[in-house]
Amino acid sequence: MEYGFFYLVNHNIDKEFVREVFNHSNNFFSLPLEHKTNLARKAYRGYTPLYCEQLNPAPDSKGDSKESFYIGTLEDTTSANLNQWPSQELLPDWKPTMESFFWKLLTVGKELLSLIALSLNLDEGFFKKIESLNKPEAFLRLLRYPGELGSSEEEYGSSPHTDYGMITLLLTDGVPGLQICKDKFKQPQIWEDVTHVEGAFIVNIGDMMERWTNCLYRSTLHRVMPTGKERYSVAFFLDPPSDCVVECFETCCTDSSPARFPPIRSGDYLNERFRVTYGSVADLKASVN
Ligand SMILES: O=C(O)CCC(=O)C(=O)O
Ligand SMILES: [Fe+2]
Repeated sequence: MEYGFFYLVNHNIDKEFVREVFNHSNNFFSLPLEHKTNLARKAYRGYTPLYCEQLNPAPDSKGDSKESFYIGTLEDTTSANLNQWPSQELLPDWKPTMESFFWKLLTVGKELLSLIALSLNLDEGFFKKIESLNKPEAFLRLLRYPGELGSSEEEYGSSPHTDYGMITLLLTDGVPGLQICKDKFKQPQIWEDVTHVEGAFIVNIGDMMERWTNCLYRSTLHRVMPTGKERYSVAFFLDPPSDCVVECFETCCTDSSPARFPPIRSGDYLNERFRVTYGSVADLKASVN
């Protein structure tokens, strides 16, 4: 309620397996650029090169100093087929490892949502009942922040943003850089480091959960600052399916604290956020050569 960020331990995902995922991520980003751009982002899946995304679009500023690889949900075949994968010859075992990681994260995410429902005095199957877990928009994203510092002081690894969906599960390699701002409306903004806890997921609340809970649970502004050290992270975004209508829970509204948000179709909200994030930097700079 205070931070919108917390640690998750005892999640049952094996340390060795996580190490393997990070090694695979490293192998992918170490490929020559042309191999990576062969998988350039389409339908929000695939590779996004350095500076081609900006989470907090500001006019005339360079994009974020990171490269990433997005894997969309595997739960339904039509969506799963939109994914792009490096070939087995290029990166043996890469695809099955990421797929297996996706399923593990989805299980953890769903379990965590039942705990969140209980914490709100709702029954544990609540998020399933409101159709938010019926083929959710789940995305696994590999991230690499380069170690070299850019020329501009304004440069961010990830510019300040909130996540869009229900919850995000994040693992990092322990290199610092992630910061949160507890009160997004206060000026000047105060940024606090998020400490690495070995083996724990960093979980954060997204905008949809903030809307459902009428701001009881907060979607907190966060960013990644460059530190001069290369940094890897993996984020799993669990978002409602696009036709799910997100509306403040009655149990989170009172006469003195009425609903602050009108109902919204999740897909409309997510599309707009994606459009702004990618639209501000010329889209296929991704076709860099
Ligand atoms: O890399 C990180 O630690 C955070 C990434 C992040 O906030 C995001 O991709 O939404
Ligand atoms: Fe984020």
